[in-house]
Amino acid sequence: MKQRCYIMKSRTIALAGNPNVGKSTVFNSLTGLNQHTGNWPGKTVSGAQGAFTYKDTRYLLVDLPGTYSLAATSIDETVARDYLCSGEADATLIVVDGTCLERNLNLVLQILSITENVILCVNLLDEARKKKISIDLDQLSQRFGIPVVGMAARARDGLDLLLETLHTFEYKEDPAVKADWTEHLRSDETRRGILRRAHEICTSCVTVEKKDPHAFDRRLDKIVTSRKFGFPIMLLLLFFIFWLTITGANYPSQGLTYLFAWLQNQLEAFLSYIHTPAFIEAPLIDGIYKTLTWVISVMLPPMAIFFPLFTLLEDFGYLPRVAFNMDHAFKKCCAHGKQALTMCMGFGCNACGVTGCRIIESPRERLIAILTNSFVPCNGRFPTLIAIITMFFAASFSFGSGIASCLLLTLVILLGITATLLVSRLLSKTILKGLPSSFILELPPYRMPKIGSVIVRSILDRTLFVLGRAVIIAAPAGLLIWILANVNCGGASLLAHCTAFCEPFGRLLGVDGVIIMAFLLGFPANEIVIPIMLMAYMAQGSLTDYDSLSQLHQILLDNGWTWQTALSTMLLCLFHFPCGTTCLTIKKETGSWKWTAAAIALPTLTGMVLCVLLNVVCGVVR
Ligand SMILES: Nc1nc2c(ncn2[C@@H]2O[C@H](COP(=O)(O)OP(=O)(O)OP(=O)(O)O)[C@@H](O)[C@H]2O)c(=O)[nH]1
Ligand SMILES: [Mg+2]
Repeated sequence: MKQRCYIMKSRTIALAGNPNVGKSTVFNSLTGLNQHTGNWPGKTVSGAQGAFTYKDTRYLLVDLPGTYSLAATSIDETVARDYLCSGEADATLIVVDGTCLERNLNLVLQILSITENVILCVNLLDEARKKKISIDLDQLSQRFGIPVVGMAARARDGLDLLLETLHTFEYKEDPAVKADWTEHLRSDETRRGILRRAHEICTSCVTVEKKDPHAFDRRLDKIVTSRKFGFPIMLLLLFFIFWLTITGANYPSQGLTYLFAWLQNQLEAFLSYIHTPAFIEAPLIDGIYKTLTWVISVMLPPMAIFFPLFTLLEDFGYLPRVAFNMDHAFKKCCAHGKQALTMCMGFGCNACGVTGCRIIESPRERLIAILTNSFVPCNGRFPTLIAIITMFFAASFSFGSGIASCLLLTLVILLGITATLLVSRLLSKTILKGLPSSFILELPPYRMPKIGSVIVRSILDRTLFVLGRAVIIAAPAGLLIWILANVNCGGASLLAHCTAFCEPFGRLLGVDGVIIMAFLLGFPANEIVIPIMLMAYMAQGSLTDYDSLSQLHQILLDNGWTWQTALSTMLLCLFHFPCGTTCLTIKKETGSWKWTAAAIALPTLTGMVLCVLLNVVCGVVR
């Protein structure tokens, strides 16, 4: 039998360029993957790989962190530089920003001095058109002697041409470049020569019709980053996001609770219909099912609202403005201004925030940023805070309850930020002494986010990812609690023994043994803290069932919760050891168990001290 044999060619393409020019967006459009994108420089900090096939060739695409120059020094930029110099890629696809071509050409000229295998992708042409900037792509191609493709990657414009260009490109043999070669780029003469050439090329290829195409951004920045309005605008935005999250999450939360209660009845009926023995039904329903459904009904609604809002702000370009406004405060604490950016990333996920610290060049300041990242609550802790606030504070105010709870949540976040600053200062005055280094943070242009794709992306990427993680951990945790509650030893359940063991310590902090145990068991994922608490209380037999948030509130009240318990639990939620994933990331980034232990001890001690203080103050007032 005759057989046809196709041999597929394979090519490795490096995706390089300045930060925030759309490299990851091009990467996603080509590979169909979901590499994180965001409107600020430094979103990608380590190389990501993805593959796709076009015609007879399989391409391996390497999305590199953004870099301004091959002579750069920060960790993320070094990743890009080392890869480009290694000669591993068959070609480099350089993505440049069509709205500020001249500055981007600096890197293009540097890369061209080490390899001929370059394809230039002029991205963001849609924005350039809006700003009345036109670029003669043919002439640009002639001047450099390389193929040039115009693109608007977010709308996938120009993708076909890019694919065809990759296909027809003449790949030549490329030698690796010696490491000391970058010294040559650092010389003043080379730098001046490159700048001159970039300017000269742009003068002949770029036409700008508007006098100042960036006037709108500048005007908006004058307000958003001003001394007078910068902070109030930040606070108002924070407040507004919380208000939408808390008030919006209430109804779907209740709806889900009713739905799951109804489903539980159906499930129980079915299990008894098929004569399931009690020793299987009880752990299945009271252990796994209840914990899982609590996680979903308590966590899903706030996350599905908070994440898209946060991503909208990120894509609009507001996060670097926050870093700009906070720079002064961080400098005062002898920390790095970019720490404000990594702190903002921590609001999404502390593990991402810790990895994001790679954008900070100085090792001392990077370590401070890593050690203090979990002082702001991540998405796993937000729902816990929101649930406690909704149950204890929103429900108690008849008028303006939403406003009061948002104010409280804003205060909690401000407390987290203040603690970040104070602990950073403490560290830089003690074990991590040093002066703050100066830095340049590029304020990206404001970009209108694509609302539809932001919502889909943040729900799929973040909400479902976090929820999935919580659910995977919640099921075994629920089962464990059920077993602890139902296995008796010495006249009391194992759960009662555990909580009794934690009780004295809990009392010292103004909480109880169950709360302490819930935080300990929540180490793999913070999301499950509240469900574990409720599960433990119910297993102890105080209440049999619930079908609304106010009944959950009742469960807590019946177990001795007061306003003080709620406040202390919120403090502990804000300040305690980072979750398992974050701890592993800290170990990976610092390479040291000692610093990982410090990152665990710092927030935990802070939380304990604050809780003891609150306990003492409340005791005196009483
Ligand atoms: N309007 C418009 N926006 C785009 C386009 N391409 C990318 N963006 C947006 O530009 C921002 C930056 O995109 P990324 O793909 O994260 O940029 P990057 O070059 O990977 O950035 P770093 O990883 O920080 O170096 C995101 O908000 C994108 O949605 C485009 O063609 N048009
Ligand atoms: Mg990127």
